[in-house]
Amino acid sequence: LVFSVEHPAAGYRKIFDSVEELNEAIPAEVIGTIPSWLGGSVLRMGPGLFEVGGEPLNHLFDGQALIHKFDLKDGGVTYHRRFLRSDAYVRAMTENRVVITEFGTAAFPDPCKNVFSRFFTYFKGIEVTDNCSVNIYTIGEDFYAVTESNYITKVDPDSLETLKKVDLCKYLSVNGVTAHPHTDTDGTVYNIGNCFGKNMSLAYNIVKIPPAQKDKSEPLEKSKVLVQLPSSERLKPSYIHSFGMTDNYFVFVEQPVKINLFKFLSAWAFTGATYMDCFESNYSMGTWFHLATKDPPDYLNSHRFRTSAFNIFHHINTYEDQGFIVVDLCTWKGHEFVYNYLYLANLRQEWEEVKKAAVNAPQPEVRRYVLPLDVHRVEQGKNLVSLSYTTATAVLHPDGTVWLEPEVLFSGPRLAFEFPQINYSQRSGKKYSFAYGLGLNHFIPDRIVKLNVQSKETLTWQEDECYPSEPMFVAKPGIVLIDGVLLSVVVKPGAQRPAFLLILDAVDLKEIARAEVDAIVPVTLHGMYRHP
Ligand SMILES: CCC[C@@H](CCO)COc1cccc([C@H](O)CCN)c1
Ligand SMILES: [Fe+2]
Repeated sequence: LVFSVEHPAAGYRKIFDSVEELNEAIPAEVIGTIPSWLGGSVLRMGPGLFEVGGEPLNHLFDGQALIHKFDLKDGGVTYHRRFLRSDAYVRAMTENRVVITEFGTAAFPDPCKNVFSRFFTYFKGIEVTDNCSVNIYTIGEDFYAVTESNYITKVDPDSLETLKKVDLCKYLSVNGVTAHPHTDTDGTVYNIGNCFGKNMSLAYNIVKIPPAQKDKSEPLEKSKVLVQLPSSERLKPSYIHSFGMTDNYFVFVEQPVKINLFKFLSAWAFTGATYMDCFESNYSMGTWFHLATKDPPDYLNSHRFRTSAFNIFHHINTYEDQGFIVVDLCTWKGHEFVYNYLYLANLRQEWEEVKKAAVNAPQPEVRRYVLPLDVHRVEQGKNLVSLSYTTATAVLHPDGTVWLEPEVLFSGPRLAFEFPQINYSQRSGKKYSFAYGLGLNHFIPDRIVKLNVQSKETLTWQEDECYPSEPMFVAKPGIVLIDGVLLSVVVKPGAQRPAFLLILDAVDLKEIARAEVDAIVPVTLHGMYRHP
């Protein structure tokens, strides 16, 4: 039984309000005791400015990037935040208008330009956004704030200063990469991105960036495309948000939400076009799973896995077991783009309206898919999955495709288990038991959930009028790799100190401590924990 709370006061609207940056870190009031082994920094990215020049930014992913940092030291906590000095932000502040087109907001025409120069500006091609508001991760020893375009922004993880705008096109043939890379224990970074580029080889490129170099040279200089996966529809590649990686394989789930390249590559020829205008649903393909080997990097083009249509943003974890690949996903059933429901005007509505809008949206479901590695010398029409612990199936069809049916790990009416996290350093790519997620209630974040992916048991942390962020798992150091803690930035609008860093015991989701700050913290999307 899954119950959900009501939010009649619509306190969640506060996490979509603009805030000011801080000039220096502010102290937090600690309630409870911060574990002595927990020292380091929580770094998170999110939108922090939701209007420019009196004009609103329309979409959740348009807000100007704000970097947040909670420093934990000797049982005390401080909070700091600075706006990223992206070109998008700096030029918006300078010209007091939206200069760079964002995900769902078109640049405001330059009033100083006449109709001809404006017209030719459009033919100069869009200036891709560098509003890196989505995640922050390391490449070598450097920290980068990222979105999903070809621009990533190097930042100073202590001062939160913006250091350098980096164009990945200088190093890799990609139009962008996801904000969800995989990182090997040796620091090698793997990612995947659309490639509309050269000779119209419209595909998806899996890229590899080596770890920090002994000679201190730039790791990006040694990055390369490992393997190219074909697009199911030549001129319409799918939107990619994340991918799976095991010890020996990459898994790419190709969703029926497509980028219309005719629009995207020419889109800016008509005024007011945004990235959101370039998406369209494919109503016939369903969802395809692609497999590639890691070493040697090779696309397995005879492994043609198919299933019904769903949106996929976040892979939870992927692992190999007895000749099968187990793929755990946060899915949204159907082919309508879920991002259509993430416009700020939607998210800021009164609670009854928020609930009404979510009724027609794709429905969330945590699902386990199992891919058989041997699809050749097998019998047609028979379930190929022989793992004892899952009801997921895979059946070879006469046309050579393998039809997949999932095992549902969690499902609740308009109750998503999203922004999934695991004990990444110990369990990524390996058989595991626990996933931690942010509970979305009609798209509003209102609880933290621990899901046992073997038993399907859940534990929940929830508090009245509280709106948490993605929970971040931090392993407790020690011989016995027992669990650790979950960290989440929680907004409690009515409270005297309206935001706090929540520290939960990852075993039983009991509160260990909270560090309250006298500031509202706008919604954050993803982040990382930086060990001292
Ligand atoms: C037409 C879509 C293009 C792709 C990049 C091409 O590989 C997505 O581009 C953006 C642009 C702006 C903000 C974002 C956000 O990252 C989304 C939500 N995470 C994505
Ligand atoms: Fe994400």
